[in-house]
Amino acid sequence: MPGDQRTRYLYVVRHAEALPDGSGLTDRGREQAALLGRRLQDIPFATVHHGPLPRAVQTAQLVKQQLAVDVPLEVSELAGDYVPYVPKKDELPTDSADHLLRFVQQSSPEELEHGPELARLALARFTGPADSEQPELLVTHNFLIAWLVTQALDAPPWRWLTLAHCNAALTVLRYTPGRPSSVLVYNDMQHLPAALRWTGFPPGPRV
Ligand SMILES: O=C(O)[C@@H](CO)OP(=O)(O)O
Repeated sequence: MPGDQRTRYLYVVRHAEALPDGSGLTDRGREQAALLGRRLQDIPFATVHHGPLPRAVQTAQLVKQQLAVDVPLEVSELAGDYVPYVPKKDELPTDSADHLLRFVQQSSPEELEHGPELARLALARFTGPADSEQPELLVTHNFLIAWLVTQALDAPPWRWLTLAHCNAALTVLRYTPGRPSSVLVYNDMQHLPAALRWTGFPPGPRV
């Protein structure tokens, strides 16, 4: 029954800094993950969900080690790295359509076919009001964070292409019954010292 629904707080983080070969985290990444875990240590998470790639697995393990209580880790393809939505040219702004489509087409045909279905299932699993108010943590990748944030704001779906996130940065989304969903915290790095901030982010101002 809708009356039984509670507010869901979804904590979403991008994995910490990764080695270029994809085999895991750098030393700096391990430090980022531990500091992130320390920031989150008193949040009573029900579960730490994470993607299957080593950078997400290791980040989730290091975060879990810092939590005050034992929280189960749950690996899920839905928390993995995929293209969440493939826009058509006519829904994009004319002055940036070619640029955005070139970016999307860097992914393989298989990724472009399967990603949107995973994204649909991820929205069903991780978003919207829930049975319990116990928060959940999702350790994931840049694209899925962009998708969850733009969907929480009811932005046009192609807008996921315009957001980027830092390694080990925190975003918190709120889904309250009978209210629009909300972005409470976004790409926040206050748990990291200056030398560990902004990794994984495109070139530009660091503020
Ligand atoms: O490749 C990337 O830019 C993103 C896409 O989601 O992945 P990751 O967060 O793993 O770096």
